[in-house]
Amino acid sequence: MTSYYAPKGGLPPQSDLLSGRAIFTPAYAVIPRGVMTDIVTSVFPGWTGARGWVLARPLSGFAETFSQIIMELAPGGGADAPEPDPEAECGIFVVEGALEITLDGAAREMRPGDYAYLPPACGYSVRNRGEGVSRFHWIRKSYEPASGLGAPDPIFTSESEVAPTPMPDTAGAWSTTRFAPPEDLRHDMHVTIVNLEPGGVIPFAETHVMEHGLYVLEGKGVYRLNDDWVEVEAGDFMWLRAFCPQACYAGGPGRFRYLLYKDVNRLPKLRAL
Ligand SMILES: NC(=O)N[C@H](N)C(=O)O
Repeated sequence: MTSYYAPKGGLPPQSDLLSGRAIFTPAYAVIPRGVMTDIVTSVFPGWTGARGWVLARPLSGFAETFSQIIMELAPGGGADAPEPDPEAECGIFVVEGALEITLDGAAREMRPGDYAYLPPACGYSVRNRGEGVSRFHWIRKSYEPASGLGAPDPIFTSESEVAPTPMPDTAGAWSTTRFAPPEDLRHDMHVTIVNLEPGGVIPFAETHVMEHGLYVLEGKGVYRLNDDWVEVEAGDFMWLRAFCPQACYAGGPGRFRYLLYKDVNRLPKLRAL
């Protein structure tokens, strides 16, 4: 069974300066795993037996695209109508326990490593039917329709079902697990897993208009974020604003892997909303 770090909550020990690694700048934020405690959870209307760590949300009203939340469901917890926004699409990636997603009357049991894409207004529900706690990433974006194209179909898949795409000239040391077909232009967001084998690097400072949410699923790495090199490990979250230069290298004995959100495939708006 795949295993990822997921926050467990609790209160911070008085003896430990766990928040020392937290960073917030105009270009990026780092939320280390140690600060995802009981103090910073939210409880959302319409959910039962549930709480969430909000890791990212649009800040300035129009310049940012997405929200990312780690949801935690007690046994029996969930929501019959999780999404209040009729324009919101979402990606759900399970990191711990079991999660049942019901869509069009069909219930699917999801396990760690499983991913679902749910288009706007599709009317899905979520429930933890397991005996232990369930934890999953809930990544939401306001869907931007493209002329002549409908909204994407739902996707239910798993990282074990998708062969990673290697980057050229890396001998597979850097690869990407793609949950949605890149050629399907109905999609305006991609959720992928970036895989770096020990010694793998992103050797140049990628700088682009797309935003990112990065949640480290496994391992350790050193990430270049704008002007800084930051050590990160499993359970840490990074929020990168548009244009934030970024590079990294795997820094531990094992693989360094992260869940990546990216907005894609749409012409930029020429006026502020
Ligand atoms: N930071 C990243 O992993 N970025 C990706 N290579 C990407 O933007 O596709």
